[in-house]
Amino acid sequence: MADDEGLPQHDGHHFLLVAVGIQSHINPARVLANRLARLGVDAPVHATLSVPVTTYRRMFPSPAAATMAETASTDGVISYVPYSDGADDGSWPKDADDRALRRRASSKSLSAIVACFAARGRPVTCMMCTVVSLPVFDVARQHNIPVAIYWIQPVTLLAINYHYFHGYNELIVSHATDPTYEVCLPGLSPLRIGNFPSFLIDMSGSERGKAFIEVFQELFEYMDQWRPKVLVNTFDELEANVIREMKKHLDVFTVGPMVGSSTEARIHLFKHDNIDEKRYMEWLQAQLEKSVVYVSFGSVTKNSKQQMDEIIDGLRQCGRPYLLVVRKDGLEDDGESHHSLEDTQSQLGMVVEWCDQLEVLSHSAVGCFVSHCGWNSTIEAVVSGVPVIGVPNMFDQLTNICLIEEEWEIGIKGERNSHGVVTGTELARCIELVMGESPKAMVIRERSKVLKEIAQAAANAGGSAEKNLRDFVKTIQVSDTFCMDDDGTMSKSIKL
Ligand SMILES: O=c1ccn([C@@H]2O[C@H](COP(=O)(O)OP(=O)(O)O[C@H]3O[C@H](CO)[C@@H](O)[C@H](O)[C@H]3O)[C@@H](O)[C@H]2O)c(=O)[nH]1
Repeated sequence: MADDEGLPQHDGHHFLLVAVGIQSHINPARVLANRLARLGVDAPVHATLSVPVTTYRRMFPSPAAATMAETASTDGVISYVPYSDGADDGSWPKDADDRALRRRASSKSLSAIVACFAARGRPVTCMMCTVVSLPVFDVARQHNIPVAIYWIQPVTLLAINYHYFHGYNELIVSHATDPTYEVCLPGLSPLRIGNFPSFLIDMSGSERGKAFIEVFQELFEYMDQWRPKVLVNTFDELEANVIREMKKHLDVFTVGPMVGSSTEARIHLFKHDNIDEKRYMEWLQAQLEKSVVYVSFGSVTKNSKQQMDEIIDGLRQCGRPYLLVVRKDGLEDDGESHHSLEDTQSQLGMVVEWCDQLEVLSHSAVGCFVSHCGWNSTIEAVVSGVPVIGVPNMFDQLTNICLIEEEWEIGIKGERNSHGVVTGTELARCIELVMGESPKAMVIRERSKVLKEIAQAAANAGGSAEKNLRDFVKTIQVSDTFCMDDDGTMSKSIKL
């Protein structure tokens, strides 16, 4: 780091939170860092968010960003510092060798950051990472710093993964091709194989699938050996049984919902004129209460052109106003859907490349959310009390839809046909079912309202999110031992 600008200025707790450089990790990480920094326990709490260099440049796209790549910055509450994975081009590792290279490069970079903080008398007292970061584990061991895992998916997913690596993998793998086979895991309702996170049942032998398994295996081995605290972006009433069960195995702190507030400035890695002009908010303002269908598939999913055409057809069949997000990189084959988006805009709907989703979901005009069921989108829908029509694709989304439909009854699943497509007719059926006046629609809307109130109580000052976060911070004790940093200086070490 080039200078002291943006670095925490006092003694006390100092959390270095390392986030994967994608949208779905950045916002919950930033909200957590903010809450830590504002916590006010017995000693000052500082939080630094570290992201890959490429992400840092997208977060702060000023001409100075390139020169800031070696410098910490601050927004007045938390600090930001970029780290390098050696490639610095935003690409995913190609293979195992590439992964190993990047792990070493990231470790070196993060280690230098930790050493720099220590040398300036602001030692990092706890390293954290979103879900899993092997370099964080390496650096924490090297510097004798405790680690906490920030699990940004439901605790149900933590449980499934935990049990997979603790005795259940053979059972799951041996039925991986039978989507209807039900597996009973401790603390969970019976779960069909088809609702397991995709990489656990991926039998294709793909490089990516293997990489996920390897990384998660190392995560759970690390957890068994080092017993890191685990912060989860959920709240007790959402997943009571699973939380109770997982507390038997891990030191779990439920610190959710971590969605910030609808008026708080959020970091958007996807930029579009709309996001600054907020024309879609003006458009929403002109719509009737709970009349709009909001459609968005997060920051990763790509839809086929055929799927996007079906979605647009379904929306038109309903004849209800809609706000549709189609990211620039959100269509497969780099193509446009048959219905040009221009044409679509002249109809009932508005199409944008990106929006401030939390602000949209919080608007009273929104009546339902057609979603891929990523966890951030799901918990944002819960907090906003908006019913969900789930069109899951992969990862935890396949499990999240189960929670939405079967456990919480705040939405329904849009079924795919034999070609894996959710047809326009099916989408229209789901929208009518959720937005209409049937007894089922009433239950879904009422449940959404009730969960919203519970979620807001958890998020409010003095609620369970704040209380559990404070309990977590209190478990970190400053010890009198010292350790040697990379540069030979001595710094205080911290014990959990
Ligand atoms: O126009 C948009 C579209 C999305 N978002 C935000 O982008 C985030 C998207 O996150 P999420 O809903 O979790 O979806 P993904 O981006 O697909 O997230 C990946 O990471 C998540 C966390 O691990 C997993 O739950 C998902 O399955 C995985 O696909 C949310 O905060 C949205 O509010 C916007 O602000 N504007």
